[in-house]
Amino acid sequence: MTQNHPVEPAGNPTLYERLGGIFGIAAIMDVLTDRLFDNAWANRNPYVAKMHERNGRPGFKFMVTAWSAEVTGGPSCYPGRDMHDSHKDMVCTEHDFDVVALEIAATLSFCGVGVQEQKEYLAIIESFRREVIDAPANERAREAGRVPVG
Ligand code: HEM
Repeated sequence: MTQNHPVEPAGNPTLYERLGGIFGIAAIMDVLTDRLFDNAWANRNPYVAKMHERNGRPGFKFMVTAWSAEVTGGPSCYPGRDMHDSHKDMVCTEHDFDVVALEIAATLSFCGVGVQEQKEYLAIIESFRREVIDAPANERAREAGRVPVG
């Protein structure tokens, strides 16, 4: 799943290693999951709120930890669906994506992740924007007034 996304130059420590491996990444995802599940704007999307309620925090923490390990150059351990399939029923708007990206940025800073590592991780997140957002759904949501003005 990482083939079309940034890879580390040979010989340098991977982003996975620089984030503290599985324990470092799990600690970040622990904080991030709680922030996302409690984020009022994220939960204003009814599909998101429903998934949160149905699947719960522990499983989501595991999934985002494994996904992050894999895309940052760690072990191939992510058992979930790709980013298009796992979000296609979420009717995810550009604004939904921005809300999540902002929480990720704030969490990396809150957890004391290095500035270079923050940039690299956020670039990976940004590279998935088109897979996560459903363009027609985004348009419908805009028409229905479910997207903030500005
Ligand atoms: C690049 C950005 C994102 C990444 C890396 C990401 C990552 C993931 C992963 C790994 C899963 C688990 C997939 C599976 O179960 O097969 C997931 C599910 C989910 N994502 Fe995302 N996601 C992103 C953006 C978003 C956005 C913008 C939203 C909407 C606000 C969102 C809402 C959700 C929800 C609600 C679930 C299901 C959670 C649950 O099972 O309770 N995600 N995401």
